[in-house]
Amino acid sequence: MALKSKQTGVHKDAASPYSKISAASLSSLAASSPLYSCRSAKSPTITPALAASISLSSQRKPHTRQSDLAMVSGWLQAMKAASPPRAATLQSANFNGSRQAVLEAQYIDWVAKHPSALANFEKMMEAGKGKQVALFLDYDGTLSPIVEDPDRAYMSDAMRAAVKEVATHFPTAIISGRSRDKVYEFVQLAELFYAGSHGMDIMGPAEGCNGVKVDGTRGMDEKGNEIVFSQPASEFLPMMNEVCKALEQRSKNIQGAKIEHNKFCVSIHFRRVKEENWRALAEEVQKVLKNYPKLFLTQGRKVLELRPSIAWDKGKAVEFLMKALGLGLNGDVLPVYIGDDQTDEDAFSVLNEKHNGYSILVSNVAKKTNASFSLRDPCEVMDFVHSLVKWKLKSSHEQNSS
Ligand SMILES: O=P(O)(O)OC[C@H]1O[C@H](O[C@H]2O[C@H](CO)[C@@H](O)[C@H](O)[C@H]2O)[C@H](O)[C@@H](O)[C@@H]1O
Repeated sequence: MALKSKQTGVHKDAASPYSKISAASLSSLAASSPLYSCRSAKSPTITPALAASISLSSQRKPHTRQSDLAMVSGWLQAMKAASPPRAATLQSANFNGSRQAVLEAQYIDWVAKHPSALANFEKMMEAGKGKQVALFLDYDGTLSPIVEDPDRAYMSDAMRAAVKEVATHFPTAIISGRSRDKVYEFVQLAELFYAGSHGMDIMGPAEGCNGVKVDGTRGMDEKGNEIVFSQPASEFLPMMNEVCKALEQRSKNIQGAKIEHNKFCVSIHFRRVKEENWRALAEEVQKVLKNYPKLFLTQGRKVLELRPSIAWDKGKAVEFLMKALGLGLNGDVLPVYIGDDQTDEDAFSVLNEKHNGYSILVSNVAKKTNASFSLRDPCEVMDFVHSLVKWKLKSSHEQNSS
């Protein structure tokens, strides 16, 4: 199914109402910041093939160089595993027919274990009766299709309208790896909560969504609106600026490489780099990372990301927001999280393990995931969002007439 609406450009002047926090608010934030345990850089998963290549190369190279090579190989393998072919590639005439058939067969098996949230919608929402539904949405690959240029990952007007409408019925938040300002430029809906930098930059209206009173650290934005916020990695900002510059410098001769400053994390994009140059780019990333032991690396869809080693992720952001919104205190909430990326897995686990919620992975290929349900692509996400609105209107109508 194709999105029918016309795509909307980014309005550069559409400043987020939450784009700056006052100095007073920031100092109160620093005082209330949760404390973090440092995590060491993630080791690559060692597969038999990788182990063999390590043992071969260890006969020739000094130990340090060899383990550096293995680490870079691990990153690239994990990045490839997290980067399934895009819908457009799968449908293209050039895509190998037998590979397409294998992927489709794997997908059918996988969907039996992670059933479609659309096909099972009515059954799923039985659990929502009498509960407050809260909706958490990832951005890239969930609300907007994956595209070559990260600066042009626009969401359609139809998707924006769907999200706007659902937010009038349920507390709704966008949780993205992007900087909060950037994701706000794309979404442009002031009534939502936004968690940028993989949840390390949370802000939303103090009056909450849908009349829900919000608890948490309060401050004022530059327009004088009352807001609640959390920036658990604020002390890392100067370091992230430095890292971004170092990465830009080191990658400038690798064609197609793009560095994206996401405020409390930095993305290194591989999508437009020729595959034969991926290792060279990853090695440059490794050289930078070595100078910053307080950072660690994660992999996404043709992207590596450097972020602070603090005990904070999209799962923690969901918990912060639920607490801030006073949700789930008596088990009277049904949280729903929809995302497509590796970093969404932390949020899926929190919903599954702590809140009896619905975790939904957006994927058109079989993928290892903690999510219980699935949707194929952003078009299906939009259909699901519409179904939530219809379900709410129908249940309110039934309540009123009983
Ligand atoms: O948490 P998300 O909202 O899903 O953000 C994750 C990363 O998304 C973006 O990159 C991805 O989408 C791009 C646009 O479609 C695509 O070109 C890129 O290859 C993908 O990795 C964003 O640019 C990153 O900064 C986010 O961390």
